[in-house]
Amino acid sequence: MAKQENWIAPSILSADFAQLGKDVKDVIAAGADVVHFDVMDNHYVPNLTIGPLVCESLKKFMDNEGVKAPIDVHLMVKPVDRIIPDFINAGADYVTFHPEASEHIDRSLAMIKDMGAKAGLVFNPHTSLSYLEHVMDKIDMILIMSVNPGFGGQSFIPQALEKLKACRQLIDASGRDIRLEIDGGVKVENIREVAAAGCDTFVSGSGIFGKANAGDANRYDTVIQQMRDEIAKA
Ligand SMILES: O=C(CO)[C@@H](O)[C@H](O)COP(=O)(O)O
Ligand SMILES: [Fe+2]
Repeated sequence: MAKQENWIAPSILSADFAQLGKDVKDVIAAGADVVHFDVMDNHYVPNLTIGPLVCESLKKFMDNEGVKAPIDVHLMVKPVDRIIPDFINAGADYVTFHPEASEHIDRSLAMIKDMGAKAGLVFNPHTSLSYLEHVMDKIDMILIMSVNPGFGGQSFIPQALEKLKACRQLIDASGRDIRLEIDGGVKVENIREVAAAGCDTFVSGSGIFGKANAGDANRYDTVIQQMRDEIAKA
């Protein structure tokens, strides 16, 4: 299966939560493709962020303002099953979770798919790709963490590149449309090598929101174009 269209996915963890709707509207208007929505529970990861109520509000705001972009919910939550339906009812288009956070991975994937959303697994730097072995036919996305989950603004862990290459091979061999996403420390400076390793969905929080002043849509425009130029060189 050929690599899918490249998607830039700003992580709203680095947005200004006091003006989340505006930041999302600006960053999508500036050329981003998907909203990466990080959910942390102060249990699976040592940080606490936002839940389904915020997802629902954001989705309503986006619909009212004509902002068309999928919401990609990255669940860093354990246990995961209880909260999955709430996010899909709140408008999530993609739901990804960490296999260590589910007692029954196949069941969690089925819950997501049965409710009509796209499903994916997330791999921490230490997590083996062997979790993919019996579920390749059930997933729509693989998310490779290039930092340990829990915080924005961390440095990219280069070993993630080897994992991306291995996943690209698995996806190509499967013949299925599976997105390959990277998350953590992605910036203009390193996005080219990430693309060369086979990635097609690029999460960036501090690399986009941190670089631009919140509310200055032109700066989002600049950094997203620079990222696309680098990806094109891969
Ligand atoms: O899931 C996470 C962190 O756990 C990410 O989505 C980060 O929010 C990405 O932020 P940057 O590393 O790009 O600043
Ligand atoms: Fe994330």
